[in-house]
Amino acid sequence: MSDELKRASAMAALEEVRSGMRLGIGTGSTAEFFVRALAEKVAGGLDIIGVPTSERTAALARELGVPLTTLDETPELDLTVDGADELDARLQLIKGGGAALLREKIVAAASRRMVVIADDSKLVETLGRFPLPIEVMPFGLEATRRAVVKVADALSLKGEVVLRMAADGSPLVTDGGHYILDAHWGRLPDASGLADRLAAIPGVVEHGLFIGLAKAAYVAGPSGVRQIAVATADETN
Ligand SMILES: O=C[C@H](O)[C@H](O)[C@H](O)COP(=O)(O)O
Repeated sequence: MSDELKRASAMAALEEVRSGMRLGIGTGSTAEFFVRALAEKVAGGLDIIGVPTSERTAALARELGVPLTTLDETPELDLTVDGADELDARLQLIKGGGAALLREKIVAAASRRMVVIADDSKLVETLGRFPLPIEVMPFGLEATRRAVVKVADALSLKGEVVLRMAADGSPLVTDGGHYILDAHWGRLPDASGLADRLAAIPGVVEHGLFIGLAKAAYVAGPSGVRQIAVATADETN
């Protein structure tokens, strides 16, 4: 069921893609359905270029014939389509389950619009059931981990902060050459405040809280795909 839902959400987001667009192309199993469907449209004549958010997505896009560019060549994007590990009704996200959060956030921030694709298992009332990925420098790892724990203590967040390991038993190394700490804190009542505090820690490169970046989400469930949108500031005046 889940693959069908992931595919349905990806197809809904694909409806937003027009020839001439400069795209940010997400990472993960849901984004993979988007890349494959996008490649079929490209084969049918859709004229787009894309910035991949990971080496994994870049390899898949190249294999499928999706034209790629870089943020240096194309620093302003029209639309980024990406998955999420969790999203709430305000479209605050947890991302990084696949260790791609840093490039994903850079690409999303360079995009006029970012939309999320997900099955409805990702939709939560309050973020935090999914452990929060935090990308950190290998240099000073234990000092950084303790600084992260100190922030958690200050916010009364309890739970392990664990170094993510690769299959071979060594620390997982991201595309950017960094490590990932996974914070098992449970419910995060103040995601925005936590994001600010984590960002202030010198050894933290980036964290998986995406606040104010997503403009819409296509969430697929048994009764179909629904779009969740957040009003932009000018729309609320
Ligand atoms: O680091 C990986 C990304 O943040 C993914 O978008 C996220 O983990 C969701 O992946 P999936 O669609 O496979 O659940």
